[in-house]
Amino acid sequence: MTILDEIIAAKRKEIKEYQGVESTSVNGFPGKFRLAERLRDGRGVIAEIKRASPSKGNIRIDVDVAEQAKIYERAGAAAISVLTDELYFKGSMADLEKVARLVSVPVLCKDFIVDSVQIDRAKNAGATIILLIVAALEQRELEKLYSYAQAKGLEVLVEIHDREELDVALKLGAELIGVNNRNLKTFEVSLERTAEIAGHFPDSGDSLLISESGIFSESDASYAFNKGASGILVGEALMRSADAGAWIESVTSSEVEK
Ligand SMILES: O=P(O)(O)OC[C@@H](O)[C@@H](O)c1c[nH]c2ccccc12
Repeated sequence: MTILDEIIAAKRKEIKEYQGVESTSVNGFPGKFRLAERLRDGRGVIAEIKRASPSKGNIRIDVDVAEQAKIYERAGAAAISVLTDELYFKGSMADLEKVARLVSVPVLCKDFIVDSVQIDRAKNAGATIILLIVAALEQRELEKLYSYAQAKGLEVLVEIHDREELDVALKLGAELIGVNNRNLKTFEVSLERTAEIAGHFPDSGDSLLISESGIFSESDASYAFNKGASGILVGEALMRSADAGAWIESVTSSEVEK
């Protein structure tokens, strides 16, 4: 059993206790709250709040979530991602709610979604984007959850890891496609995942590529952008940085020759 299988099994158990959460209203978000729009100019950073992870253990377990979110927003993050899984990532819906109340940029609910009740909870807490992981879902479930989120006015980041999964994401019509440089089954990280997917990514402009995980240095960020990513999703590097704001500003600055 891989770690992904283990997390998904735990999640399916956990959500049984959620049943009965109220379904939310349908209302879209204005332009400034749409990540796809914010990424059209390229070089966006989706800055993540990540207290811990199964591959790294505790990263910054007692982070001041509100303070961190403010730093990200002030530095011009395209969106803020909040890990809400409690068991493996030590996050919470309360973290997300805190962030969503405070900032006026899109907020991504970073969790392992296997049921529409989680989408309702994410939206109730103030998320404007949810994550769906292709490797964690059957095709039919994926389609169902994707349409459900869209019907609720949420954006969906569809996470893939290889070319087969890229095809699945494209067939769904996903506007935001994230290639995870970390294999969730083996934890192996390679930025070449981004290069490979970018090499097969349609350049119609309908879909945007986001490079996720394992981006630590400014040269990692440049590598991903130069290969064709419109955005990068960065967690650990920002959580550990003494100046996360400067990190974001420097990788998004268009003046720097990259
Ligand atoms: O901390 P990193 O290596 O910068 O990675 C951030 C983000 O990509 C990672 O947290 C992530 C990507 N996809 C996920 C799915 C579930 C949980 C976590 C993730």
